[in-house]
Amino acid sequence: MTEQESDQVTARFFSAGKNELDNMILAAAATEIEMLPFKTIASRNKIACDTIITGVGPVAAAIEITRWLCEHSRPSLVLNFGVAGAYLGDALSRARLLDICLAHREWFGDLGICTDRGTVPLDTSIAGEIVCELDRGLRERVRKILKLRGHRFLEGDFVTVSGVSATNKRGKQLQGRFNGLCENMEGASVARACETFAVPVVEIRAVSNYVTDRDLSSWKLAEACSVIARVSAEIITDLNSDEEK
Ligand SMILES: O=C(O)c1cccc(C(=O)CC[C@H]2O[C@@H](n3cnc4c(=O)[nH]cnc43)[C@H](O)[C@@H]2O)c1
Repeated sequence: MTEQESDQVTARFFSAGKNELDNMILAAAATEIEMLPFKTIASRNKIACDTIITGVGPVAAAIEITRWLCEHSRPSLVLNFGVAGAYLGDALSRARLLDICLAHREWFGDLGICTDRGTVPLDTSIAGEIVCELDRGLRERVRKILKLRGHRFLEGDFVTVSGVSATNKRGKQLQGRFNGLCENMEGASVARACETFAVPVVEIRAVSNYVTDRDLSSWKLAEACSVIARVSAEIITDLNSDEEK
């Protein structure tokens, strides 16, 4: 990037949020396998939205969503969708395979000091806040859409990790510490970047696996990608038609 291009990106970063609304929804997913089924439905149904594949993990997601927001007109909102691992919390309230989950907050779950008993947070004066609030008003709109469409879904806090938790012990630690519903690897970064640009964000995921001792044979990755693609397309359709009214 030339110095001039870099200055343009910086200028864009600081001006975003003032007068660059183009009312297009940005649909974000971490991987091609999550985005592809969504794009198929979106093109078949002529659903207007922008899309971004952020890449896997909090660093890739933070960089790519920030890059996108610097280089494009400001979206009306970001729908961050994908798959997730469900924590085995209380048997009655836990999410099950292919369940839809709607995020209240996102936690940077493994940012801190790693001990045998789990990760302990650094002082906020050193590391900043590890929790990101997601937009309440937007969540309420999505909740209504899911109900009107007849979907069963769960709501709660999501946890973002750099490494997939592959033991029951680790899952229990994270679930207990954050009262987490499920974990993923990008949500908190997308939420933090959107907060910086004053863009509302909502996050929904379908459960592809349980967070327990690793057993890839029990994962339902492709099915979860299909479920969340279909539901995300419905949400964007309804949000777009709300905007037209
Ligand atoms: O471990 C493997 O071999 C493997 C094969 C296919 C996919 C994966 C993933 O870990 C997908 C990570 C991707 O999906 C989200 N995700 C889904 N389940 C979890 C989880 O239990 N813990 C953390 N992230 C999960 C995540 O957002 C990634 O983008 C692995």
